[in-house]
Amino acid sequence: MSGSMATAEASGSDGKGQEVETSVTYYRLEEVAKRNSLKELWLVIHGRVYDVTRFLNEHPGGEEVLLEQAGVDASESFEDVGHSSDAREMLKQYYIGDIHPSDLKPENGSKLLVILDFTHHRRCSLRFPVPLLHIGKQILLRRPC
Ligand code: HEM
Repeated sequence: MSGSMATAEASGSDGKGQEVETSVTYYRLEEVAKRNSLKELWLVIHGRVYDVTRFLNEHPGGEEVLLEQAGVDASESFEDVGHSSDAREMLKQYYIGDIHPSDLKPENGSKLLVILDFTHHRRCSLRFPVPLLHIGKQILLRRPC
């Protein structure tokens, strides 16, 4: 096994109250990055690795968009499209493992930054119409009735 791959054992419940052993394969980002062609195409969505090679021809959005995200983190583009719950359900078929914890980027942290950024923009856009309102008022007042 190459040094960039690892497996970990985890126990979970099978829904019937029985403990089952499940094993997770961890991939490093550099390992995923190598699978970036039509021959072998992996991508990452929310810390999970998907082998979408056999899905390329079937993707309703076309193979071009998948090729653009080949070997990289496609979480943002996947969400931007607003994929249906059916599409999310389909992901399971292509799941092969998780991104190694040391390669994970803090998704919640980036969400917080987006919120902070949004508040910043809102404050700016609220400041903008005030002079406009003032000019409008001046024009209205100047017009003889
Ligand atoms: C394994 C990963 C993916 C699966 C299972 C998947 C599945 C689907 C499905 C089922 C649809 C039909 C519409 C829907 O049900 O939402 C779709 C449409 C689409 N997908 Fe994906 N997709 C994946 C990854 C991506 C990625 C990474 C992109 C990158 C941009 C993408 C872009 C699109 C686009 C542009 C459409 C067309 C949307 C439209 O026509 O309105 N998909 N995908």
